[in-house]
Order: sequence, then C-alpha cells, then structure tokens
Amino acid sequence: MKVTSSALLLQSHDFGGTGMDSEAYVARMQIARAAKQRPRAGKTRLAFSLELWLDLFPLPLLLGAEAMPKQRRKICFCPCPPNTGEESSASDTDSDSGSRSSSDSFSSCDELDFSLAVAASSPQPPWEACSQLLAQKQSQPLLRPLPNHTAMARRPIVGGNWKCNPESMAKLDGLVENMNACDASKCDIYVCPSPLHVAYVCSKVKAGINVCPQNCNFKGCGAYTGEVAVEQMKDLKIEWVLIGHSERREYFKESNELLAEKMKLILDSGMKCVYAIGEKLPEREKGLESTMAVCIEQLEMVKGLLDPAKVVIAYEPVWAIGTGVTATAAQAQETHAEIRKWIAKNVSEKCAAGIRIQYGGSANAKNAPELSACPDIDGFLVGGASLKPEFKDIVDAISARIDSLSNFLATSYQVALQSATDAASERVLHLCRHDLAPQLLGREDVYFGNIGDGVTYQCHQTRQNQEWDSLFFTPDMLAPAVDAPAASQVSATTSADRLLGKQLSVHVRTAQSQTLPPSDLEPSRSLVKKTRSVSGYAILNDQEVGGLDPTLKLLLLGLVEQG
Ligand SMILES: O=C[C@H](O)COP(=O)(O)O
Repeated sequence: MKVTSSALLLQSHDFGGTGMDSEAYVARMQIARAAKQRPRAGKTRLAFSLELWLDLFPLPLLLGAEAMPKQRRKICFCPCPPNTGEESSASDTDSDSGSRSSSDSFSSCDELDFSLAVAASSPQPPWEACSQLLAQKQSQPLLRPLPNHTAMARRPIVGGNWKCNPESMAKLDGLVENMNACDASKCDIYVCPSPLHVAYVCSKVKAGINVCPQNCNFKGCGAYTGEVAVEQMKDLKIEWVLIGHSERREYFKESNELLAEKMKLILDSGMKCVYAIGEKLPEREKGLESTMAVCIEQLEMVKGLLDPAKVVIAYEPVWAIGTGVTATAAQAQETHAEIRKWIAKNVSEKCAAGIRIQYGGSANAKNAPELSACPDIDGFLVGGASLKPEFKDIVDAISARIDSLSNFLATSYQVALQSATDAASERVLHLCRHDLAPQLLGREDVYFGNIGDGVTYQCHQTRQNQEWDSLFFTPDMLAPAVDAPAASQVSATTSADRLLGKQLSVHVRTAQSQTLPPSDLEPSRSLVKKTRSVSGYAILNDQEVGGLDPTLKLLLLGLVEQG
C-alpha cells in the first residue's frame, strides 16, 4: 500500500491507570512533534495514530526481540509521506526528548509506506529495530489483520408488529401503505399482521416487504384448533415467522421448551425465525446481570439453532413494550453486546458476529436514530409506531448507517461541533474515555485521550475477541469527509475491494474540559465534566467505499490491510 497524501501523526497519549512511563511518553512526544512539523501537501491533512495493545499484538515476535514487556505498552503507526524530500523537519532539539531525535525514524523510512515508532520501556525507542522491520514489511503484517468475522456485514432488519390490530379490514390498506412507503433497499423489512389478516396483507405488500406471522404452532397442520401452521405459511410464500414475543410468553404461557420446539419446526421447514426475548422490570432493576440471566434462560434452549442466516433475535425489554419508555441507547447497546458476547461464548464467534439483534420497546421515529447508531443494534421490532406512517422513518434511521461512512463522520462531526458550541465558555478538549475498552480489555482503568482542541473520533474495528483498534480524527482530518469529495479523486492505487464488507464502528465523544498540560496526565480523569457521545457504525459497501474521501480510504485500508 502506498500512502499518496501528506499525512501527519497526531499526538496520542496514554492515560492508562498505572500511568505511562516517561520514556514512552517522551517517545510519543518526539513523534508527534516531528510529525507536526512535516510539510502538508495540498488540501488533505490527515493525522492518525493507530494504537494497539501489545498484549494483543505480538510485537516482540515481529521485532524478533524479547526486550519489550508484554503489558501496557503501545505501538504507534505513523503514516509517513513518501518521497517528500523533507524528512528531517523535526527539531533535533526537542527539549523533552533527552534522547535521539525522532527525525531519524522518519528519514530512515523515506521510501516506506509507514514509519513505525514504538513506545517502549527502553529509554531510547528501538528505531533501528523498527526500521529493519519496516524494510522487511513486504513480508510482515504491519497491521494486524481483522478476524474473519468482522467481514460479515449485518444487514439491518426492521419488523412492524401490528399485534391484534387493526379492528377492521377497512384499515388494512392504510397500514400496508405505511409498509410500502419504506425503502427496502438497505434493510430487511417484515410486517406481522394478525392471523386473520395475513393472507390479505401478503397480497398487498410490495416486493421487499416480508409478511411474518406473529406465531405458529409447534407441530404443523392437523388437529390443532385455533392454531396456524408453517405449511400454511409456506403456501402463502411466507418466509418468516415471529415467536417468543413477551405477550405470548405472558398471556399464553409459552415456555422456552415450547419455543425451542417451534423454532426447530420453523427452521426444519425451511423458514426463518424472529425470536423475541427480554426481561421484565424487576429484573432490569436488579441490573445487567439479572437482565442477562433472563435472556440467557430464553436463549439456552435454542442456542443450537441460532443460525445467523435464519434466525433474528428481537431483544425486547418487557418494561419498554407499549409503555412509551424506551431503553436508553446505552442500556440497549450494553444488553445487545452482552447477548452477542454470550452467543460468542456459547455458540460461536461467527454466529455472534453474524446474528442480527433487533431492539423492541417503544421504538419510534424519534429514538430510532440514536438507537440505530449503536453498533450491536441491527434493527427494530416495532409495535405501536408500526401502525403509523413514521414506521418508514425508523427504517430510514437504521438504513442510514450504511449510507456512507463519510456521511456518518460528517454528521457526527456536526453533532460534536454543536456540543463544543454548547460548551460556550469552556474550551473543548477532545478527551475521550473509551467506552468499550474496559469491557473489551477486561479492565476498568483504561483511558485514552488526545491533547489539544477539537474532537476525537475513534474507529473501533473489532469488538469481539478482546481486540480493539482505534483511529483518532480531528476536525482538520475530517474536513475532506465533510466536503465529501468526488469519487474520481480516489487514488487509483487504492483497492476499494479490500474495504468491502468491512465493518467499522465509530464512536465520537467530546468533553468539556480544560487544556491539559502534557506533563500532567494522571489528573486528566477528573477533568471531564460533561460528555456527549454519538456512536454508530458503517458497513462498507461498494457505494460508500466509492464515495469515501481518498485519504480516509487509505487510512481505512491501512487498518484492514493484511500486510
Ligand atoms: O413487537 C413489538 C414490541 O412489542 C414493541 O412494541 P411497542 O413498540 O409498541 O413498544
């Protein structure tokens, strides 16, 4: 991969719980200073640092050295402009270095795509070792490959559950109209009419809108009075069926055993299944563990049947159903992520990565955008709002996240700027406390932040397997994304194909705070006064890859590059 635009390293500092050793800090400052002074070519100014925890990345192995302690060290990849002829722009008199100038590292990799610096425990960062590594980079994976499962893009899915509505056939056309108004190009859509209306709705919905009965029996056709069978559904060309809704569990006493039997029958018959689960208020009030205990109990008996191609989980906290009380985006995301984690552990990583989990419970046009921005929410099961024209807006909200990563960045950037404006009298320090890192790394003491004014954007690439990468964007860097340059600007040397299907999560956090003196890292935690976050993810498809800013594309390619 060739970096064709000027790229600058942005300083990035570790606010790790036990603090960063001074040498590592000095090394980073050197790099940052050198990078800051590098010439900037044209309009595109880009900075990023990619930091990987060494215990997740076998750097000692790559360097062929034992020297580097495994824990609590990071490596920084600095994109280095090739052939600018001004490689030694860094000051050799960096006052905080006390060691070799970082200009060495840049000049030594003039012809290489990336320079790499290691924030090591050694007083002098092992530039030579890095340079050697870089020299061999053709055969070395500089950037860690993504695990396979991240390539599995989850297509959003939204269902409208009309429950036992409407009271007359006369109203059906209006409701069908709401469904037919939806854009089904980026989202799977299904509607669950009451049994008496199923056949009529089947004949009225447009292509792309699936009819999904609200229940089926556990045996098929035969002497089962009052029931509907999968065979009858298949005869109507129906592909989906919903089971396990809390109202069926509650009022019709459907047990997990019965539901497992139903799911097996559905899948055996070649149909697909939406399986609803969710806790009641007392369990939620006791916290996530007790919430998960209920979800796990409901999942346990069907875990062997969880095929992402055929099963969708609808997580519906019962206390949020029909009450107008929605789970907050954070609550929903946290629970969805926990469900996925449980599946990863108890079924497979692949299943966890691929299975779609819908949120249900007072979802509407207003709260859908925020919920849609949560990386583990793949859609909605909508009750009340599916009886209204706003259903279309819910579909649009979840579809928007795959419209364009550039758009997402631009939008979130606007939100972040607004947040900065709201902060009024205070400068906005882009200090981010990483939401996912503690969860992913199994530790509570991991903080990340950047020093300076602006907004930090982090792209989390993988969220399974305890793996975590981040990119830090600043407004400067995002300018190209906001401007949405033409696809024709995309460098011919970038292979868009390699981005297809990759899933990138983006999390934006701004904080009101004060500028932080570099020497004063530890107290930084207390500086955050107010934060506002926007998060979301994009599944890269061909359209959006085509529309990406060339520099951003290069950067993302760098992340997914397999060496
Ligand atoms: O099946 C749908 C859910 O029960 C959600 O219903 P609701 O959107 O009216 O809360």
